[in-house]
Amino acid sequence: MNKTLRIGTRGSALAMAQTSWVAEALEKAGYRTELVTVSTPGDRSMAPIAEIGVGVFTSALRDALADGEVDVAVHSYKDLPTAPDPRLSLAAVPVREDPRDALVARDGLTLGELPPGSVVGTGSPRRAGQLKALGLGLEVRDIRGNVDTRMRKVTDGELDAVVLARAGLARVGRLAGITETLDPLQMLPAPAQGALAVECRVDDVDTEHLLQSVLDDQASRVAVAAERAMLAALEAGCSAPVGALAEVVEDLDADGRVAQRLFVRGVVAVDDASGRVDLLRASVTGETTAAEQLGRELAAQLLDARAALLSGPGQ
Ligand SMILES: NCc1[nH]cc(CCC(=O)O)c1CC(=O)O
Repeated sequence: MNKTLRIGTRGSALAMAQTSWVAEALEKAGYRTELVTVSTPGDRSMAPIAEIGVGVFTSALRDALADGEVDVAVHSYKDLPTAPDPRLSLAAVPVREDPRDALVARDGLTLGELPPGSVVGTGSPRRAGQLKALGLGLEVRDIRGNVDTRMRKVTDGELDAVVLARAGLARVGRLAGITETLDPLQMLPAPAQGALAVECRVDDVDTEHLLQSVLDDQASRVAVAAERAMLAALEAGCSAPVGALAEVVEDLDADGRVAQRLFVRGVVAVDDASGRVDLLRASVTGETTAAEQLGRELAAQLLDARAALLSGPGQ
């Protein structure tokens, strides 16, 4: 194929970095590429995500792809709604960046070193819920904005710390600002955090095949499939208080032999009326070929746990 691939992207620094990375991989494999910037309502509004809705970052880009304005779209996977878009094919999930969250705090502090009453910025109910549940007496403040805007609130002294995706910081060259990479035991990342979704039109099989052969990473695809299936079964979107992490691990199979298996953990934060947060946790391990089923099993466990919590004896 010798035509130039037009790759659609949002215009933010993070989106440009992600899309350039995809374009470079395609160029290295011998394809010509061109970046096309698509402005989305999510870029133009500073309102909370919970108000402007899921899909704000991705639907304009998807429309440009479906309408033939571009041939490829690159998204942060975690920003995609869980419902599939029948016009499009998820041609590739490239090798995932480190999915963990990161703390950027004043004076090089870690989470445990922040004194009670410290103000931590995040716009994510998932991060807010897990931060409150740590019981460190942290005050969580709702913020939005790009990576640099958020980090500046710490340098300027407006906030004591912010929590951001480590992957986003890595992609825009800001890893040096991190004061602690958060252990998933304390802070489970968003489903699909650190992964990209590379889409083409569903009927464009040539592009689909080339994207898949150059960019797709099977382990990343499988892990993300489990996490997103959990999210979908919980009927929760990207701003839900839901964390998940799937990892390929060595485990024993049914015959007691060492085999590669998929270990999936999930968390749901449940606010009670008094402002306290309960965290519901569950995990499953199973075949890497049954990723989506594992995600749904995990969701079922979490839904049972939530039902038990909500119907349990009141205090
Ligand atoms: N919701 C915004 C968003 N979408 C993707 C990333 C980071 C990159 C990634 O997770 O792949 C971010 C910023 C953040 O969560 O700090």
